[in-house]
Amino acid sequence: MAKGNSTRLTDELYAYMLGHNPPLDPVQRMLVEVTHVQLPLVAGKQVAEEQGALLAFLVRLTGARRIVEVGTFTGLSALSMAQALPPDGTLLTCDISEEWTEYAREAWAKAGVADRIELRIAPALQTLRGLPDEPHIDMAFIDADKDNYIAYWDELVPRMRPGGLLAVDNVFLHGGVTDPEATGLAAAIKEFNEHVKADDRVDSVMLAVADGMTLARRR
Ligand SMILES: C[S@@+](CC[C@H](N)C(=O)[O-])C[C@H]1O[C@@H](n2cnc3c(N)ncnc32)[C@H](O)[C@@H]1O
Repeated sequence: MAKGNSTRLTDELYAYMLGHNPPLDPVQRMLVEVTHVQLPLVAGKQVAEEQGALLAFLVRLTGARRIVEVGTFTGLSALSMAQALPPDGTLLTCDISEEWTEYAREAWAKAGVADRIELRIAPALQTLRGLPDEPHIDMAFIDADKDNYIAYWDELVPRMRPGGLLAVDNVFLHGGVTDPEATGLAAAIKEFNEHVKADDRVDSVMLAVADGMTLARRR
């Protein structure tokens, strides 16, 4: 049973919600379709449509100009954020897959935002550790290998500007986080969620968006 005044998200209500959000633009739509057709076994990695809209909204809300993303896949979240950046804004996105990110590169070029996006193909931890140490990031999105979430968080938080926003995907791990005997990725996300809750460098809120999203603001 849903608690806390929440309403169960039926298929009908989900469609209604999407119908009241900004629609996918033609390149975003193409990217969703291509991902499902070309990569059906892993298409579920892509952010949900409402998450793309939310991320774009947050970029505009915060006026972010320097964004770092961990986990590119076929590029929908990066595309959504880059389109919301001001013309002088930049987004650095990290992945290890040449194959999956090739779709991203094509979509970014079609959407005319390729010049705002830098894709680094390398383990994200290596990329993050190579960034300047001083606080210079306005917004970060973590959406990659779950067992490294704490390491990504601890590389990113000190580099966030005061007031900078961190968004983290899959903090419910498909419900696995409520399992007292959780192992593997669910245990890793449980540990990450405790880490964030105890982190006095940020204010944070965990939200029931898609597979759970945490938003945090650097103090
Ligand atoms: C959930 S997907 C990202 C989805 C993406 N945000 C989107 O909107 O479609 C996770 C991505 O993390 C990447 N990844 C996994 N391990 C990684 C690592 N050690 N460093 C960088 N990227 C990694 C995977 O290749 C995959 O593309």
